[in-house]
Amino acid sequence: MPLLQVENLTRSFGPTRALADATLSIKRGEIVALMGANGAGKSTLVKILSGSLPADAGRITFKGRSFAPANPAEATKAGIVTVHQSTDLVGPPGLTVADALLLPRFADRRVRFFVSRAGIRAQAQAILDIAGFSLPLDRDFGDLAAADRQLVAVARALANQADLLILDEPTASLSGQESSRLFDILLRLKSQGLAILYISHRTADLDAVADRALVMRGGQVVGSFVRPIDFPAAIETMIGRKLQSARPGARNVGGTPIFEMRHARLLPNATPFDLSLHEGEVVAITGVLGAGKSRLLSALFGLNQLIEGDMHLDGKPYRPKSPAEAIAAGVAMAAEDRHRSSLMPAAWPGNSVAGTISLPHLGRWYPSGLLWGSRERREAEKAIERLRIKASGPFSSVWTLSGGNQQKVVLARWEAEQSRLLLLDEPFQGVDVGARHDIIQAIRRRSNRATLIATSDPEEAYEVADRILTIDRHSLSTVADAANPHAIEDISA
Ligand SMILES: Nc1ncnc2c1ncn2[C@@H]1O[C@H](COP(=O)(O)OP(=O)(O)OP(=O)(O)O)[C@@H](O)[C@H]1O
Repeated sequence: MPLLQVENLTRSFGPTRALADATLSIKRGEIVALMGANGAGKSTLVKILSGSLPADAGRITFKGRSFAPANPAEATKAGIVTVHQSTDLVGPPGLTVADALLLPRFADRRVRFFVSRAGIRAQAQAILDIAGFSLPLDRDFGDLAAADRQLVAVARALANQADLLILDEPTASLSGQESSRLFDILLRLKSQGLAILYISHRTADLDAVADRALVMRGGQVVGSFVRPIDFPAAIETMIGRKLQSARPGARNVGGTPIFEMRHARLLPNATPFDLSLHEGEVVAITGVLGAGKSRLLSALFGLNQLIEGDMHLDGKPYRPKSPAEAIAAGVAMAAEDRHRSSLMPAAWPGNSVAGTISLPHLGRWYPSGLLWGSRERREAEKAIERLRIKASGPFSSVWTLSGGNQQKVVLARWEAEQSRLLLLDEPFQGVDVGARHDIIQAIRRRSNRATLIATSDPEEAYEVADRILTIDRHSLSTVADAANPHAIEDISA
C-alpha cells in the first residue's frame, strides 16, 4: 500500500487550472523527484499536501486514511513536513542553533519563558540525535552556512516524526560539497523508511538521490521515469519540445575590455584582484555562499564601495555611489532576492508583468511624462513570447505567476533596454531547464554588452559562460576556460 495516494486533485485560481486531475503515489522509503516547467503546478500540489491551500476536488489518502489538512500544523501532525527553500530560513539576531531547532515549539512565547538554556540545549540535542547528525548548538543561527540551516529544517521535520518529507529546491544556494552532504543524509533517512518528495530543476541533484521522477505539465502528472532516469526524455515530456544542447559553445572574446577593475579589494583583509570584461562576453563567477559573489556585484552596481582599487567603464573612470549612478552609466542588475529587490509589493497597482518590466525605463520610454501604455504593453508582449512567460496577459499581476516566471519577468526588464554591463545574481534560481535555455540564449545573443553572472552552481556557470571565475574569501582566485570540457570538475574540486 502506498504511503501517499493522490487522485484527480484539482485546483483553479480564477481561469487558471493550476492542478487538473493530478494523480500520483509515493511509497515508504522512496525518494520521488517532482519535475515540471515553471507554472506546471508543483507548488500548488505541495501547498495542498502541506495544508496551506485547500483543493477544489480530488482525493488524498495518507497512511491509509483520507487526508485533507486544514492548515500546516495539521499536516505536520499527520506526518507530512515541508522544508521550503533555504533562503526562507532566517532568524532574528541572537537566535542560536538550539533555539532554531526548537522554534516551532517556542513560537509560543509563554513556553519559552519557562525553559532554561540548559533545557533548550538538551531538547535540541535530542532532536539532533533523532536526525543522526551534529550541528553546533550554541552558534548563532544566522552565522550558519546555508547547508547547515537547511539541516536544521530537516532535523526539525524529523523530530516531528515525519513520514513524508517534502523538499522544495533544497540545494538552491548550496555549494557542490554541501549538496553532497545533504544527499548522504537523505539517502540514509530513506534507508530508514522515510519517504521524500524532492522538487528541483537541477537534474544532477535528482540523479544523485531519486528512485523515480514524476513529470508534471499543465497541472497533471504526465510521465513517470524510474531510475536510471532518462533525463533528456523526462525534460522533453516536461517542456513539450526537444531541447538542443543548452550550451551554445564558449567563445574566446578579446579586444578592448568594456569594463576593467584593477587591484580591487572588497574587504579590508581580502587579497586584491583584477577583472576585465569584454564586449559580447558572458562571464560567470562561482563560489560558495559567503565567498563574496554578491559583494562583488554590489560594488559594481554602486550598492557598496570598494575598499581599494579602481574601475573603468568604456575607458572612463567608474565609481558609482548608488544604483541610480550605475544605471545612468549603463550598468543593470537583477539581484538574488527577487521578492525584496525586484518585484513591487502585491498591493501596488503597477505590479503587472508590463509594469515590472517598464519601471526603470519609464523616463526614457515616455519622455513627455505622459503614459500611454503602448510601449509598455509591446515590451511585455515581446517578453512573454520570447521567454515563454506563463501569464494570462501583459497586465496580470506578477504575484500570481509561479516563481520561475517571476524570475523571467525580472530578466525581461533588463533585456528591454540596452545596457553596457549586465549583472545577474543567481538568475536561474527556481527557473526550469526549458526557461533557462531560453534565457541563456537571450543573454548570449547581445553582442554589444558584457554580462557578469554570479551562480553557486558550477554546471550553470559552464552552460552560460565564455569564461568562469571562482571567488574565494572575497578574492577572485582561479580562472577556468569554459571551452575546456573539464571546467566543471576543475571548479568543483
Ligand atoms: N494565488 C494564485 N493566484 C493566481 N494564479 C496562481 C496562484 N498560484 C498559482 N497560480 C497559477 O497556477 C499555475 C501553477 O503554478 P505553481 O506555482 O503551482 O507552478 P510551479 O510548477 O510550482 O512553478 P515554478 O517552478 O515556477 O515555481 C501557474 O500558472 C500560476 O500562475
